Amino acid sequence: MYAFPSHTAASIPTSDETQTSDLPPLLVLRPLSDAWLSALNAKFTLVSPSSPLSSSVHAALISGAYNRVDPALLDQYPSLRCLVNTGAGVNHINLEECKRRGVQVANVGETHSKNVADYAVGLLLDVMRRITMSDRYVRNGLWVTRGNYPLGSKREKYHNMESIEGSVQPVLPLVVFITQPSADFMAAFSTKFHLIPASSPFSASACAMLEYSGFDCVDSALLDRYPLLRCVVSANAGVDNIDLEECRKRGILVTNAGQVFSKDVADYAVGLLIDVFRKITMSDRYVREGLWSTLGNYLLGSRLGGKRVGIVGLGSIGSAIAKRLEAFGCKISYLSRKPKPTVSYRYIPNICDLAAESDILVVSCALTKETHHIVNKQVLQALGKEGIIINIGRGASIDEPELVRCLAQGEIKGAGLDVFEHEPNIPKELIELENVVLTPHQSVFTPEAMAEVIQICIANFEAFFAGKPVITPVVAD
Ligand SMILES: O=CC(=O)O
Repeated sequence: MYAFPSHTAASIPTSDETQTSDLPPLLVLRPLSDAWLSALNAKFTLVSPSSPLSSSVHAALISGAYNRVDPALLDQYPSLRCLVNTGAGVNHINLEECKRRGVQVANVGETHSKNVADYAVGLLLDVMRRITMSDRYVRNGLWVTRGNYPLGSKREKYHNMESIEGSVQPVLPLVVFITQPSADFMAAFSTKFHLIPASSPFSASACAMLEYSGFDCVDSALLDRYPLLRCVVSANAGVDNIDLEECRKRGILVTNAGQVFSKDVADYAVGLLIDVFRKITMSDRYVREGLWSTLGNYLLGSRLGGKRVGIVGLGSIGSAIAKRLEAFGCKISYLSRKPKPTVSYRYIPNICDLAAESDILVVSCALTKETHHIVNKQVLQALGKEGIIINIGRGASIDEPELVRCLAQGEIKGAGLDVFEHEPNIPKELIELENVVLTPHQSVFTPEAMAEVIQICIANFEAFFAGKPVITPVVAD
């Protein structure tokens, strides 16, 4: 633990000037923050290196950031018998020399271990899932101009549609799509189905549709154009873009990606959460802007262990998030339609109560009429000034203008957002805020999940065309 630079100017005001205390003297070789000063002043008479007393003091507080303990330093303080290091690492201390001179050395033991482990997991997720990189992508306005962040298969386009359409066997079942799938999708489908765009003259005779993007609006107007349609296979987990009731009325089966994305989305949610909590992306900016050397260490983030996490929606994603955060020592509560008898987490049926009982609120519910703006002004106020919100579900589950206002006015502390109300457009005020990490709806994007979702979609179409039960049906409530 290092002192903040802002505290260092006046930071070795020691109490040795008063000379009246019975408290044992402690040599302070490092600048101290106010918190350190008040804790130490209560127990010791603090002695500065410039004090005449310093050469007769037996104990000293040192820090790897400021003090190299070598023979020269030990010669300066010949009475020293004990050195207490403010960090865990003692690579700056010549332990052999201390031993030879009878100077005991102590460090902070395992005090930092969990925090460092949390941070390491945060960094790992950040790098593996490119959280900080994609926050830059969003802040630079590239989501709007270039589309999805280039994470792999989903962004690639199939450039040779015409030749595929021409070369595929006519006997293959016809599947229409609105948004063109990735090259991987096209390649995997090409031997099994005849994939055609909505603009194809044959599209009206398709009885199956691939809904690839998650944003194609499958409503009655669109369905009217495909009178023979009996099956819509979505490559997404969320199907808020599909009018399920209308599909039910028309006898159209709907399938989604099932639980293919759940673990990757849960990893991402934890990555975002640690990122915001431990300020990883913010401090990456700090380092890149050259501020570390001019302004000193960055502001502290908070410890994750013991924090209360409220999960809105304990489906397969929410459950996977809860399981991961349990391992960090978080206390989990949740809101869902009904309590889940299989989990021991606390069920809080009212969202304002859940927010009031949480340090971090994670939104992982499906977007429905009931969950539209489920996180509103009252909920954000209940979460409070120290509260953090993470959203990996759908943007419209949060009242976005209200969220922006609360963040800007310090009514909540921070947010990690992978989804937005009007993607890819993000309010300018949000982009300008420091206390947020913004990524372009990519929590599902891993090459592994992309490969699995292709197989799920194929299996659903095969089952449908064979007249068998589909694999991952979506049922309207
Ligand atoms: O957001 C992604 C999905 O619903 O699959």
